Amino acid sequence: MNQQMTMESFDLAGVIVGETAISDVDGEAGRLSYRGVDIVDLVERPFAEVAWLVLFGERPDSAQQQQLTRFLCAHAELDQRERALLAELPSGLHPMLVLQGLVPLIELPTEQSLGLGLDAEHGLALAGKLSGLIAAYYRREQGLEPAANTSDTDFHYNFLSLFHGEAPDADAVRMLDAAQILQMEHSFNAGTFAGRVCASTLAPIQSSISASIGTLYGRLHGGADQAALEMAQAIGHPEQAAEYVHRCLADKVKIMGMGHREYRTVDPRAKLLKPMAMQLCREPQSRQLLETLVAVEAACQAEFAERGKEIWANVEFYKGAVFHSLGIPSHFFTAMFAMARVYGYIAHFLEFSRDSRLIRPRARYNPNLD
Ligand SMILES: CC(=O)SCCNC(=O)CCNC(=O)[C@H](O)C(C)(C)COP(=O)(O)OP(=O)(O)OC[C@H]1O[C@@H](n2cnc3c(N)ncnc32)[C@H](O)[C@@H]1OP(=O)(O)O
Ligand SMILES: O=C([O-])CC(=O)C(=O)O
Repeated sequence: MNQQMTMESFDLAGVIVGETAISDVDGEAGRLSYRGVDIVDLVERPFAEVAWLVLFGERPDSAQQQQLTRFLCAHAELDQRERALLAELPSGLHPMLVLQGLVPLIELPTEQSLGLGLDAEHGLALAGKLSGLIAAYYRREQGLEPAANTSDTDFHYNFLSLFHGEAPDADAVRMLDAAQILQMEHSFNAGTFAGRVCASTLAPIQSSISASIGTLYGRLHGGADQAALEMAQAIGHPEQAAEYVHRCLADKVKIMGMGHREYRTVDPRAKLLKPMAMQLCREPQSRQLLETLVAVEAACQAEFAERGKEIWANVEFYKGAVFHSLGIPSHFFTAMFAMARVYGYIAHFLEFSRDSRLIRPRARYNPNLD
């Protein structure tokens, strides 16, 4: 019996299941780097530069950045067939189910146009398309037709105008760039690992991204962003936070957006997102929401300290306050996460496909579980 089997680590906590050069999560130090560069040094860089770095492991020149942005914007626009697919969907479907379901149905280019390889270009065509699908699905909820592209030089400017149907201000675009950079990649998280398992069967990149998106949806993973903000809305006021947290912990209910499998200190992304939220949440309703989150974090840490333990906010905790102030409704938060994380998914597909073997672990048969 090998060492991993004797550990009985059925959740794979701490088990090394592969290698990657794409990112490094240093859970003890609370440090995250993409391709060796600390996210602190990437968060204010142009979005296309960071996406390229994550994908290909090198900094692009300005022509490459422009090419990538033009490609993403071009693929954001929905053709007639894609609009018809969206129109056929039952109303009320969660945006994450829409994305997971539609990604395999998108018709992809048959030839490369950027010279990046067909898999990479298929992935990037889907990355662009996710932005168009999210915006068009949001508008469909309001009985509106999809809006037309407004830019081929700024991907998030184009996205926000597709989403809201009006030109965004420069601050909103800058904040969205930063939030999406922070969510772009995170090593062997559950969604990425699911995509790697899928890729290991030699399924195409569309299947792999769809599997990742399905895995990201859950509340213990990406879906915690929606759940954390809705928790703050349900609590209503900072003064009610301590009582809420106390009750949850007594009932063994998890506080959404708190805790992490890898980080033993504050998640470096939460550290950057909190001041962004502070800066953005100025009007009274979003300020109160943010102050409620701050009070939940403090109450949760105080309760854990009483038990001699520590807990920290993760990326999901303050991100919702940022998105809320950008006018994104909470049920679209996880879809926005997928729109950022897709670059990580593509990078892992490309890295893994270079030298892949079928991922197939083993279960011990136990008839007494029934
Ligand atoms: C993008 C991302 O995926 S970031 C993560 C997003 N998910 C969330 O925010 C959901 C809330 N958090 C959690 O459920 C957990 O912290 C996880 C799933 C993220 C990590 O979980 P694990 O590594 O499995 O830690 P585990 O659940 O074993 O927690 C260890 C202890 O801390 C407690 N704990 C951990 N997180 C929380 C929380 N958010 N609220 C209350 N208690 C918590 C557990 O109950 C457990 O207590 P115990 O030792 O008394 O049983
Ligand atoms: O790495 C994880 O387990 C979850 C996470 O923070 C992410 O996917 O960004």
